[in-house]
Amino acid sequence: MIDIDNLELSITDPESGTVKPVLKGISLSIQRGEAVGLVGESGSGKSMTLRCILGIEPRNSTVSGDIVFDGENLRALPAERMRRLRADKIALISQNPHAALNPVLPIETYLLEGMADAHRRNAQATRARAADMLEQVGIRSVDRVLKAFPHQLSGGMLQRVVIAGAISGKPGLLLADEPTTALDVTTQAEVAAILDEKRRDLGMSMIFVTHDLDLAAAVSDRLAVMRHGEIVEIGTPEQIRDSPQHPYTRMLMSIRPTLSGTPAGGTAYDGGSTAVGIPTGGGTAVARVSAAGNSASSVAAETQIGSTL
Ligand SMILES: Nc1ncnc2c1ncn2[C@@H]1O[C@H](COP(=O)(O)OP(=O)(O)OP(=O)(O)O)[C@@H](O)[C@H]1O
Repeated sequence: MIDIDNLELSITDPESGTVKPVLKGISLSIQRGEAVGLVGESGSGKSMTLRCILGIEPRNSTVSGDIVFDGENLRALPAERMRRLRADKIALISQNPHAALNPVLPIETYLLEGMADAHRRNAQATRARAADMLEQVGIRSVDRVLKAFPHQLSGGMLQRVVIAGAISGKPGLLLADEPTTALDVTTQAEVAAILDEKRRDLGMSMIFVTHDLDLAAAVSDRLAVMRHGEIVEIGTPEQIRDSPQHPYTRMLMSIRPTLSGTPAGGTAYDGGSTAVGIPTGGGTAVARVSAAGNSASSVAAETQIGSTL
């Protein structure tokens, strides 16, 4: 589905001329329908990796390496073809849903515009589809949300809207850049669960960028640990939990917070003690999150609508 091969990126400071290496030989292959969590500290290059996939690196950067998506080398595509891929095949969900939404346009317009671009459906069919997509992300008061302006909805509700828009065209690849970071903890779990569920339903691949190892583990088939522009370790959540190979991964595991607020320590990987945890063996955390999301998401969504509209 997507093969990233030896991706390097450096940024030149326009004033000093100093060249800063940001990505140092990133290689990562993601299968169709597979989710990979990209985890690591701030500044390790997670977002920049996504920007390279989207072809929106900073202007003063130099990039090398290949990114092959569905047989096309994205690094060699004309701008217009990249624009079409971004509209149809590769969707981005970022930390701040406001960035995706026009503050002076109602949600309905946002969803209709995106879908018209993706499918060229007729207006009535597209509107029905927009309503259906909102229902699928746990929104019940669809008519009210469609008419609402972004400032009238909570962050969690807006992120659901953005997810609905992102998946409406059934893109092959979802890029989720800290999609829950700006949300409160309960909403984080619900939004992550919705994303996970929809991705599986639609068979999409996903790269899920986060600082949160537990969250990444809950929604990913594999985790790629990044540090200083490199992937230092790749493995399943179980491999990362049970036998982290790289010292940095071991450190990340040891400082995971537990429910009590203290670090988990080197061995106390109690996935069951957190809202979203690394699978502990029998049942997976994803199942727990999905269950929580399904039961709570609609209720929470209604509460959010009730308090904001
Ligand atoms: N426009 C830019 N110009 C110069 N340097 C940049 C620019 N954008 C990012 N960087 C640098 O590139 C490096 C990687 O940044 P990136 O945003 O990919 O990190 P990240 O792992 O996503 O971190 P975070 O979790 O904080 O978002 C950082 O050192 C950052 O300062």
